[in-house]
Amino acid sequence: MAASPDHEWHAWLRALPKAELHLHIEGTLEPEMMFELAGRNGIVLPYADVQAVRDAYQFTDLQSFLDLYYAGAGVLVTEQDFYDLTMAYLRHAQADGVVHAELMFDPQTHTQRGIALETVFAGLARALREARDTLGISSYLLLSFLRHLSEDEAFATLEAALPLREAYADLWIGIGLDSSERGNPPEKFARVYGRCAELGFRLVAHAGEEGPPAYVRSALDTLKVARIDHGVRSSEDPALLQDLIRRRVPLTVCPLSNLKLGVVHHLRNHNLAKLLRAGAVVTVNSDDPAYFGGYVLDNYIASADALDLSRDELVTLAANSLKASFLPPAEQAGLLDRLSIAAGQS
Ligand code: HPA
Ligand SMILES: [Zn+2]
Repeated sequence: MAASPDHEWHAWLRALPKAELHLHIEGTLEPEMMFELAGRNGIVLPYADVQAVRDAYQFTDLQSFLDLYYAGAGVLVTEQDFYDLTMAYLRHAQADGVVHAELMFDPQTHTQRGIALETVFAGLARALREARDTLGISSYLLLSFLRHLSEDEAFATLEAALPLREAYADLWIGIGLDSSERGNPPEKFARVYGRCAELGFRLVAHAGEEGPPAYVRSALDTLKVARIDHGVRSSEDPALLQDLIRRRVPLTVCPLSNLKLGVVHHLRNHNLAKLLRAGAVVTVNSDDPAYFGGYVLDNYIASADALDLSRDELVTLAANSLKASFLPPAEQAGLLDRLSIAAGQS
């Protein structure tokens, strides 16, 4: 989109009902909240102030980000901390026109520090349920395994979480796979994903962010995921890309994340528009907005500016996000109706 001086199209874009499908709740921890939670939990941060934290966010690749991201999550201790974190994200998301969010969380990041799984679930769920009533945002949780740890540890996490499934059945509907991609291919988690499929969970996995297209193939065919998180390197394998298009497998693309982590060096070079125009089910998401400098609307706007996306393409991206969600078809249909009305209003 050409930038108009009054940014009238930003308001239009904001008003489009959209879903956010690739969001790590630990990645929404803003430096201000990091200090607030550190203060209330008696934790001393290795930074003088908020600006020093922001200054540290100079990432060269995925791992350089993950090191800070896991350290930052160390301030999350109580149920109230997880509630506050989640509520702050949901307020931001609502302001961006998000009507449904599917949040990933990393239990192992917390249980390894001695935080009870119940504390994590309880804080997240209280905010998500409250937001359903007060903000009109529906949501689901995707419990994500850390791929730099072993499959046995993923199994142990699953077993520890299963007793909580009934209490959180309205929210915890799926499983994800994140953390250091290179050297940790999807097939490392084949058995635990098989078990999760038997248990009826919806499945997603990060693949093709830094890892090769073969990892996307493995996530699809071995893990049998319904969506690929990132997946931008799929375009390096034309047969794979054709398969993704033919099977209508959504890609949850995160443009500002890709820029910050050096997956692309300029948004002008991002393949989001090419993937979309080739017929892939592309969605736009923020990944870890506190670390990557933008929430979901920022990602839409930056992509539209850099890639000259048309209004129709922006509506397609929003529609894709609703269709790629795990919402029941009737709810998707209702939201798609709302989208077509909003799209027609300028
Ligand atoms: O973009 C990501 N990739 C892998 N793991 C992650 N954990 C948080 N964000 C990411
Ligand atoms: Zn991610």
